[in-house]
Amino acid sequence: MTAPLLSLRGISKSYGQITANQDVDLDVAPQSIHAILGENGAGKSTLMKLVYGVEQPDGGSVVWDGQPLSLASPAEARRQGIGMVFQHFSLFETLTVVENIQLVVPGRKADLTQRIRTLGRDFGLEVDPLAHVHALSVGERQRVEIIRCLMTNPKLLILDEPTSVLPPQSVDKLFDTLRRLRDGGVSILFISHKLEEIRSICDRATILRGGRVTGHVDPREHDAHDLARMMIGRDMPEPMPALPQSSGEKRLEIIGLDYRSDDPFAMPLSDISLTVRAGEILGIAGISGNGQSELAALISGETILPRALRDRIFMMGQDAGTLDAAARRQLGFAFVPEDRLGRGVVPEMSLVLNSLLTAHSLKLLSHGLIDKAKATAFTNACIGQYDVRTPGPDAVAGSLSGGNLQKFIIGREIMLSPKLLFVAQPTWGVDVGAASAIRRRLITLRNEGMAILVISEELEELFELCDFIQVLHHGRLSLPLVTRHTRPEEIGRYMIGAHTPSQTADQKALA
Ligand SMILES: Nc1ncnc2c1ncn2[C@@H]1O[C@H](COP(=O)(O)OP(=O)(O)OP(=O)(O)O)[C@@H](O)[C@H]1O
Repeated sequence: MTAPLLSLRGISKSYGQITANQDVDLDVAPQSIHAILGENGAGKSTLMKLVYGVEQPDGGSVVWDGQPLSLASPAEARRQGIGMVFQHFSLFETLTVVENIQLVVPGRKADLTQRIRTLGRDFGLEVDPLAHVHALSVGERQRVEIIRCLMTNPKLLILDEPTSVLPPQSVDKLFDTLRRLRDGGVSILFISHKLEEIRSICDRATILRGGRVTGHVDPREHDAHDLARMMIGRDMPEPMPALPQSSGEKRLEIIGLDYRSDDPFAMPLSDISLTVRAGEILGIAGISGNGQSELAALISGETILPRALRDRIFMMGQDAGTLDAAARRQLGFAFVPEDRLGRGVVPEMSLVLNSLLTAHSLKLLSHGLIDKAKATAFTNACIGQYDVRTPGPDAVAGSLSGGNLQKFIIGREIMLSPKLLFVAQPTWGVDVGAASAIRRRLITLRNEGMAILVISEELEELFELCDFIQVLHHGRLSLPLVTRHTRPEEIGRYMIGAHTPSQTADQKALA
């Protein structure tokens, strides 16, 4: 066997009482695509941060290209030939592609422009070096991030859940790029929760559970069920069947809404109409950046419509567009935002206090004071029912892994028993076991009569969950499509704007 490019031996890292990585061994071969698999909180991100010099291990050793290595910072990692693309991009929207790259890579603008074009051609990463970042799609922004990494000539590229932001068409293109990079001599460490993707692109996989390595396998020799079992230590539950429902009352109705915010980079919304009834799940598909966050803000009450735009948004039969978020919640509305740390919780506060943010209406306050016992009981129930892995209700929200925080927020909102639940990206960053539990829960609630609106970029998820799907593209919403009569490719065409509105059949009326 050829000598590994990167070798970790006995790596450990703790945060206070929490052991994020324990005694981890990992060998990454030259020219390989190596997956890191594991449940939420298994320690994947921590391990990558150690390899990229963001954090330092408490114990263990690292050998890089045959030499012992200890990294004090990401800048040092980059100098050694280790690059990382994070899930959340770090580009300046008002600058051009080449200006963004110039912030990190030294060189004259004309030379860098030429290099960007050459790299683009060689690796299938085409992007206009002179375009402004705000005008680029998410896929193009990701290409800019990858190009920026490649310009430092890395031997190892770390990608943290790179496909979670991409539409299906762009995933294939990214994989093509990754294969070319591997064939060109770069090794890739690839974090993903999508087992089929891992099987299609990775040569090796290391599985973590509870901070420890539970196996090194060739993912092509195992099916997705096998991999899931290794990750979560048990079999995956079957999907929940959606029972046929007679159409219930309208809980959310948006009628012909046009809206343009003051923000010059926001997507203007045109002629948005949708209806969500009791006992129904409506999904909104689309590539992010097509108006999802603007629409979500209008529904949640973060953006309040001016009085001139009355009678456009109705909740539980009442004109709600001019109401603030708290007044909408009083009507029986609950909301799980996409931005977990920014809007879902206050990261510095404990889970108990974060429960109070939205669940105070469940009599968790008495005479203006927090009823600590009740608030703690509520938080404990949420932790137990939604399998939130945390030392306890007093842990600060920011210390939870991404997926565990998502489980906590979804649990908190569902426990309010709303009449209308709006969830943006329900299983973003959530591992397969927990994602299937969340989906089963949403379908049970629908069967019990809740009206649910879901925004998701994951087509598979929308197909599993939704009765109807509408596609948001460039601020316009397609008419509703009946999920069981629709093929994913059809939705994919709407997502990239290849369907004109006149081709849209109002299937919901026919259903
Ligand atoms: N800065 C921190 N302070 C305290 N605990 C932390 C910190 N960072 C991570 N942890 C804990 O370490 C454990 C591993 O977290 P990590 O983010 O590495 O998991 P992960 O496998 O990447 O999870 P996910 O798939 O949910 O992103 C978790 O229990 C998490 O709560």
